[in-house]
Amino acid sequence: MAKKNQTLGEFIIENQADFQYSSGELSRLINSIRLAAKVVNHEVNKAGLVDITGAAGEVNIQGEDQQKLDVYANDKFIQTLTNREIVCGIASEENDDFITICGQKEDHNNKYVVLIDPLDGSSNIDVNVSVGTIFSIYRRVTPMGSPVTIDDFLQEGNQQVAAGYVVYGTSTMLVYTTGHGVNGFTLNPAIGTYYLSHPNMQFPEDGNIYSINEGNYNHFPQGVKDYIKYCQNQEDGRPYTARYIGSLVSDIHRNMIKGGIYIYPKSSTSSNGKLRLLYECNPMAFIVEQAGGKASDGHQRIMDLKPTELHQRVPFFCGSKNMVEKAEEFMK
Ligand SMILES: O=P(O)(O)OC[C@H]1O[C@](O)(COP(=O)(O)O)[C@@H](O)[C@@H]1O
Ligand SMILES: [Mg+2]
Ligand SMILES: [Mg+2]
Repeated sequence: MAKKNQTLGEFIIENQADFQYSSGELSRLINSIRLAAKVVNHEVNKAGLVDITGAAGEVNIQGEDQQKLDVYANDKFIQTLTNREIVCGIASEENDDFITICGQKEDHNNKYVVLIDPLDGSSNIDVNVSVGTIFSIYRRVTPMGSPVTIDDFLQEGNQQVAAGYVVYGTSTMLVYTTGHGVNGFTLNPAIGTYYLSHPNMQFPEDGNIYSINEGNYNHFPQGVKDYIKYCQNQEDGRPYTARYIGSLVSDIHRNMIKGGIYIYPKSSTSSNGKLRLLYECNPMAFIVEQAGGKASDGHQRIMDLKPTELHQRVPFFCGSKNMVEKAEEFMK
């Protein structure tokens, strides 16, 4: 039973038995993400100082200008995971292709692959608004001892063994699930320790917050336009409140605590929306569902979508169960 203020390290050891194939590797993997997040947190807190601000001068496969912190966070997570002999492959928003990690003995005998959005909400880095990191973990499907292939990464979200995010906000929190509920740990920066501050997080079934970039309203499908009008009309406790930070992790974290819905739909200018299925939507969907919320592409459960490409985008409807179901009604 999760004890409030237990440290993350204690929690990981105590809950190791939760993992079907428990051999300590997944615990070590979560521990290394914990470590990398602390290192990145230290840099994020300096955002605004010259050497860590602005674009890095490269464009990633998404066509986005990589920010210096995108590159820094990417390097730190890849380094930390590679050095710990637990992953056989990593895919990242900031890398065109997946990275094969063969291990010091070059035997390709590690079990897990990690998919990561090292820095989420990049447009908010230089304006001192909260940002995040998102991670998704799978057991490989190719045989041990052989190099990973794309098949190890193109798995349906319902096959995830763990997923989580770090939010670098007023405080830094690591929130994750291994399929046994969702727990949130707050970092005490003075001593560098995460404490269980949010045990067994529950997504309220209803809420009165809607999060969508209404600047794109004219390009939205009619169903989304109608749902926005529904959120704004003066009936049954509405209008809802509009809240949009522009960092997926922060918008969903807030809605998970207060109740609400986040929507990034497709539009006439982006036929599949903006968010990436493998390292944004699937991990957030696993967490949200484990907390009692819901996540779909407006029609189908996100975690049942069959991935076809590493960086594919999907429309994303995510949040309080009853609110997502209402929005899906409008999409019919
Ligand atoms: O500025 P827009 O179009 O509303 O997009 C905001 C969305 O894009 C993102 O910044 C995309 O993530 P990255 O910053 O990791 O590329 C989400 O965090 C956020 O929800
Ligand atoms: Mg992102
Ligand atoms: Mg990112």
